[in-house]
Amino acid sequence: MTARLTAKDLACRRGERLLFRGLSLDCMPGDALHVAGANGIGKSSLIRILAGLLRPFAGEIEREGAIGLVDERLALDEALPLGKALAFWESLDGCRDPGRALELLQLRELMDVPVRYLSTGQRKRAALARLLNRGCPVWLLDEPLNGLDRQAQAAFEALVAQHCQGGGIAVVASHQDFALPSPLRIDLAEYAA
Ligand SMILES: Nc1ncnc2c1ncn2[C@@H]1O[C@H](COP(=O)(O)OP(=O)(O)OP(=O)(O)O)[C@@H](O)[C@H]1O
Repeated sequence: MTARLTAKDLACRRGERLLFRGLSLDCMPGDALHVAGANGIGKSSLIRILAGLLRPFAGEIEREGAIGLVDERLALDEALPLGKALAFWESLDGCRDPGRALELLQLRELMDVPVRYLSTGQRKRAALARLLNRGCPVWLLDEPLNGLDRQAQAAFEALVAQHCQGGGIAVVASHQDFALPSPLRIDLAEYAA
């Protein structure tokens, strides 16, 4: 798995406010980075910058390997039953073992439920299933534990550890603790402008 995510001297401005500056990181295969900080400090903004969805006010980013982003938006057809909505992407993503994600995230009994009827935690598990099915080496996760019960949280923490052991990278923005396999951590308060 080829993966690398490097950022040099990033600054982020939203509206009239400079949120953070002077932020650099260098993630190699196997690295798991926790981006921590209070509400509104800029965690989601940093994830979007790293994903290439938001232009940094300053700084440079280099990415190697496909990016898998999970945030509060669920990229599944709300009108379809979950099984069909996931299957649409499984073929496009070239997923070879869609059953694995269903098993690991305990989604099997929800296959016939329309996506729009899923609960918050069920929607999050569906988003994580899509992430697993894509097989991207670089995971960018914005508050991935939100809405998950304790059991699902532990299961997902184990999946992130597995991903990193296999040479992947995970960047996890979370205001809560997240059990990660390596102790890398960025506290955004230290880069506040
Ligand atoms: N498009 C925008 N224009 C102006 N300000 C914005 C915009 N989007 C976000 N902001 C502001 O930027 C700040 C950082 O937002 P961001 O969502 O990155 O924070 P966060 O650390 O992820 O917060 P939370 O933990 O609540 O999710 C907030 O004060 C927010 O109001």
